[in-house]
Amino acid sequence: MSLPPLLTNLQQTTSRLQLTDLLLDDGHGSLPTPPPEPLLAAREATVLLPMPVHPVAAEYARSRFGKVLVVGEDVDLDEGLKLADGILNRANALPADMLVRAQRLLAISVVGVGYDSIHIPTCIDRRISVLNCPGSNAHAVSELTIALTLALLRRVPEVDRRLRSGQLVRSIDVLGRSLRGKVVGIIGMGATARCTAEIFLHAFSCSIHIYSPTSPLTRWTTHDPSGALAHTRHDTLSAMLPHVDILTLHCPLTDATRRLISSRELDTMKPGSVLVNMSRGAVVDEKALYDALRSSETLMGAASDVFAFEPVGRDTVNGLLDLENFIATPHMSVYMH
Ligand SMILES: O=CC(=O)O
Repeated sequence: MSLPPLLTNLQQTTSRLQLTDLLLDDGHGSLPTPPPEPLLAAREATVLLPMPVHPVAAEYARSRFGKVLVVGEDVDLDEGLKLADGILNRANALPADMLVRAQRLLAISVVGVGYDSIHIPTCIDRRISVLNCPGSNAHAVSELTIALTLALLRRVPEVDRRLRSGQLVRSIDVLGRSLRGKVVGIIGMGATARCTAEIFLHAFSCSIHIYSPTSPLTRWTTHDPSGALAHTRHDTLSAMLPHVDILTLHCPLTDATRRLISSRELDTMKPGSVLVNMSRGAVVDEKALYDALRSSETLMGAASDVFAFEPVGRDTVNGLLDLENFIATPHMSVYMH
């Protein structure tokens, strides 16, 4: 029986938790060569899930590990950290003080891609393996990117809100912009960036421009099995930004990308352009974004699935939720049926 799409990254994650090889070298140095044998067989491992997951996903994890403990259902966090041999983590914060309490911990496997919420230097000191699943949610994230781009360009949430509040809205008052043939700037060169680029290129005849401060690739290979993907790669963000109608963010959060988009960058964007952030909230200066959206001199609108403080709420987003030309979603891009 094939697993529902919701579970594919969990499946990938659980099978990787049996491995001890370390995939992570984040500039902090890498772990010593791992031993050839798994440190612990999955069937003997106690695995902690820091937050409740879909019941089918929990069941799947239970079929793979000796014991699965869900925080809030089976244990509290303190107890769970003491017992865990492994953690299946989504984006939960695992700071140093939490990791040192997890004395048995051998591996953290990220159910997804980004591992910025985990304190990597402590993992290196404590020889805890950290693994992620690159590409596991590329389709899910790229589909929401397209949905948010179209919603911004055609002003869908704004019009819907006006109608619900009883206003008479004439189509001539809410003219949107077409996506077809536009210039798309993508920050990032990973699987999600590529998948998103393919849809913009093949479905909407957009031209694709790329900038990545973190990727070792110089350009996407034309030998990729999914076919050639015509694109222009820029060496600097400032060379790309003035050309783009749509800017989408798919890079990891690192020292090189924190606040990559701030007022200086936003000021150089084209009038009428839109920004979609699917990477991490801290890649964009939210206050600068608020100012740019209020002035409307450059950006027509922006959407974000990720925020500097999550879970997202009215008090945590520097006023963004008060703006008509801003769309928020609650870090939901990675899951769909
Ligand atoms: O945000 C989701 C992920 O990094 O997988």
